[in-house]
Amino acid sequence: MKHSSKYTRQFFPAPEGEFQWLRKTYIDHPPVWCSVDLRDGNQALVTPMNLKDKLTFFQMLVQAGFREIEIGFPAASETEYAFCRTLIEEHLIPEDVTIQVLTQSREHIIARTFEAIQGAPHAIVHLYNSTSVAQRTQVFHKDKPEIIALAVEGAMLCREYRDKCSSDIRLEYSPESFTGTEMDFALEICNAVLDVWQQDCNQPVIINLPDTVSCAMPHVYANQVAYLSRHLHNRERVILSVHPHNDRGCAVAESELALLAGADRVEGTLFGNGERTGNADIVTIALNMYAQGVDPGLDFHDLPEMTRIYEHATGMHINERQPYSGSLVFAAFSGSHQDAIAKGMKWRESHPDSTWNVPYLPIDPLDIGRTYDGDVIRINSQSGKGGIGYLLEHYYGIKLPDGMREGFGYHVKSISDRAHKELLPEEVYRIFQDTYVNLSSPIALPAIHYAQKDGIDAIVTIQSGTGIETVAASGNGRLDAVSNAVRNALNLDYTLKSYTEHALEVSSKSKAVSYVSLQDRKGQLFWGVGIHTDIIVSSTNALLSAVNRMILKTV
Ligand SMILES: CC(=O)SCCNC(=O)CCNC(=O)[C@H](O)C(C)(C)COP(=O)(O)OP(=O)(O)OC[C@H]1O[C@@H](n2cnc3c(N)ncnc32)[C@H](O)[C@@H]1OP(=O)(O)O
Ligand SMILES: CC(C)C(=O)C(=O)O
Repeated sequence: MKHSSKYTRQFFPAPEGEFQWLRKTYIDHPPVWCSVDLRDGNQALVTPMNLKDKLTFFQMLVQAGFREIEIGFPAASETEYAFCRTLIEEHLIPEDVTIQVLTQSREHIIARTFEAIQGAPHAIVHLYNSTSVAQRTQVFHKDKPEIIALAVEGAMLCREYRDKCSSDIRLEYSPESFTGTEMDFALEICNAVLDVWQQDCNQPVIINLPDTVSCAMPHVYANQVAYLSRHLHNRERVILSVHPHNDRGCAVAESELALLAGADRVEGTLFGNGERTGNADIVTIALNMYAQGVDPGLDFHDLPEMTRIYEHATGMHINERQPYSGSLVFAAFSGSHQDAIAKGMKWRESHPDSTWNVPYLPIDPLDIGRTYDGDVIRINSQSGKGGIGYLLEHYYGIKLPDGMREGFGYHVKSISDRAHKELLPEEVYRIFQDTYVNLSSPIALPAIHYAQKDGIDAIVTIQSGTGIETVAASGNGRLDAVSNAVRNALNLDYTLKSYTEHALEVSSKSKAVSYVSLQDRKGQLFWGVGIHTDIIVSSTNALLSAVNRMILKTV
């Protein structure tokens, strides 16, 4: 790629740059949302949706709370037309939902569009024509007055057809490729259309400002919106809508800044599907608001199900990193993130009334149908003791003593590193079992008998590679007595450093889990774990595991 004079900045900043709106730091109320999934999203698919998929998608949008839905371009194809007719004839449009249809400024297309919406309780007819310098000169070969005439002719036709309709029809105009248009001209053409539509009708008109192909930074777009907002005729009777595309990866930012700058309405799609790099992702914009305590008026409580329907209907794949909806967006593989999340979750348990502020999780995954199981803490070679300990506790009720966590953490990491793969919770548990639990090799204790005198006497049968022997020893408790017997018989040099235990609920059977650490002469610690329904057996199993690990010199 060679830098050259082939490219330059081709946008038209608003002539006035007041930027008052930039003082605002958040959006305090939701806009009118309009989903254009079934039109802009659909027209960008390799295979546009069929009737059945469109119907399922429409119902999903209604359930999510969309009250304005651009259902297609009815003049484009039989499927588009049939979809519109099916919705109307089968009474599938709820009373409070308005369908929207797109048309070019060409009479036969406008006529077919109005024919398609006959009988709809409410509809928005959306007229567009291109206004940019590039389109005027290269595509339409028309000068500015001719482009205005095209818009006005279309506007007049739409008005005539609307007046003949018994349904409740509102009108929308888009100066397509708005951001490639000189701002004074964009304003002039919008006002020309408004003059036609506002003449003898008090109904609000939608002026939609598409960033058809994004070509500048988001604040430039927002200020263009602010400029038009200040100068449109009868602004109080205009619903100012935005429709950013994502060519520069800024469609969400453009929508948000445009809302600060005075826009009332956002056209976008679920997950940002749409032409080329897509439209503005409404899920992200809405959940960004939600995360700041503002009700977006849309409900994404089962986002995984929505992603499933979306992927099936569109044949598209939602990127793992897609905000809120991607499969990995709540996942923490790295140790310090996991540690902070695990501690944050614990903190939250003891502060249930606090607002959500868990490190690394912008919203509670549960709110949108995600789970803590599998979605949040995941284990690979980047993980740490905090996350690995959290996972064992969360899934298996194993509360590793602090001193044991680090060693086990490094052990799990290294296995993942060598295998070069993620480890699932059951794999981590298996490693835990294989490494620490009820180890009976090279030494086993097939029988232990106790007798109580001043302290405790233990008679221990010890099985090793060299045979079986029975030894007796006393101690100040059962574990101590068994430990003394084993240490003397095997001529080991260690001190019993720690012993802890807790109950372990495994299905309906309660078991005890015991953790023992032994310290050898050099100060090295060896951990062992015992799990058994009998707490004494659990503790001696833990001791035996630690002894075996010491003999094998595994930490
Ligand atoms: C930015 C956007 O997303 S805009 C929406 C784009 N969506 C779509 O195009 C999907 C649906 N479109 C279609 O199915 C077809 O294009 C149809 C049915 C609308 C029209 O089909 P056709 O007439 O066969 O073809 P086509 O779209 O190529 O027509 C191009 C002609 O329309 C003109 N035209 C394009 N847009 C408009 C418009 N908004 N208003 C008036 N004329 C227009 C072009 O200048 C060109 O004119 P020419 O014949 O004098 O050269
Ligand atoms: C028709 C308009 C609104 C459009 O889709 C665009 O410009 O992206």
